[in-house]
Amino acid sequence: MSIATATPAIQVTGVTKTFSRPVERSARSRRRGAQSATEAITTGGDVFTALQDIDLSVGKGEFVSLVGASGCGKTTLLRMMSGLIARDSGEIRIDGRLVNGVPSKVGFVFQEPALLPWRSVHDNLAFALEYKQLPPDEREAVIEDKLKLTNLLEFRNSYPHQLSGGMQQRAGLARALATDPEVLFMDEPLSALDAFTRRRLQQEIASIIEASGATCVLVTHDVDEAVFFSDRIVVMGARPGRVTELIDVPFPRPRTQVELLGNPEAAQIRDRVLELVLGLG
Ligand SMILES: Nc1ncnc2c1ncn2[C@@H]1O[C@H](COP(=O)(O)OP(=O)(O)OP(=O)(O)O)[C@@H](O)[C@H]1O
Repeated sequence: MSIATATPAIQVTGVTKTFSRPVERSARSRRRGAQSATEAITTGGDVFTALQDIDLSVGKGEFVSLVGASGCGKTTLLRMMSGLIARDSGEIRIDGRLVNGVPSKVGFVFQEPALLPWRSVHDNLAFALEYKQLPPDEREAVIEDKLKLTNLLEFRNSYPHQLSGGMQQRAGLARALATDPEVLFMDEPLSALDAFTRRRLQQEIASIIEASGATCVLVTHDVDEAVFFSDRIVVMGARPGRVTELIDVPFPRPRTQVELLGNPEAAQIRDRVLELVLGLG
């Protein structure tokens, strides 16, 4: 069955999101005479549209990256898709089901891996699995599998502070994968790492995700990273936040950094995305 006829993993239809700006940041509210941030918000304050009329369909197993200038609404869109925050209007479905709250089959990887510092790597994964109430041997098998996948088996008893930044991020990924998510939401997961670690982890993560078969949505500021990972790049514009262009990345996954380096088509895609993000296209 083709992606066009199958139920999409994620379907976003006509989604809009507004926020209230605190009065301190709003000259208009000051002119209106609002006395405090609370007053501005409760009275409507200065309402601005963060995202307007977003339509987006993500196929099962597809890897999509959201890129765009700072403040164009990438994180807001990812958070709405994953049910972390509510939309004002429109519809979001994951595997055909309306999203109202975080669905059970999704996983998250954020810029900060947010591991529990008082728990070992093993116990952080065990914590993520607690709600599943698996029999102990099954739970241990899942943990071992995910630690193996992320090359952390020998660090199973280490605590987060004993790991490098890259290892912490791998532990965060292992924890996200422990519940076998059908959709993985990643918000700048590698942006806090140095360039070399980031490259190495990109390669590792690409293979891990390929093996998991999960649908992925990634927010990134790194256009090369978007080209490396994605089947499609969603370029977003600001004021109001919207989708400006969808760009296909036609190379089979998983890819290697080396094969993309000298590839003129990859360079063309990267340049097109950059032009759009910088407002030159
Ligand atoms: N809870 C909130 N309350 C008020 N405004 C918000 C809130 N969350 C986001 N915003 C605003 O919505 C807009 C979009 O924010 P968002 O974080 O989604 O953008 P982004 O594209 O992810 O930015 P960046 O690339 O800098 O992380 C910004 O103007 C931001 O200030």
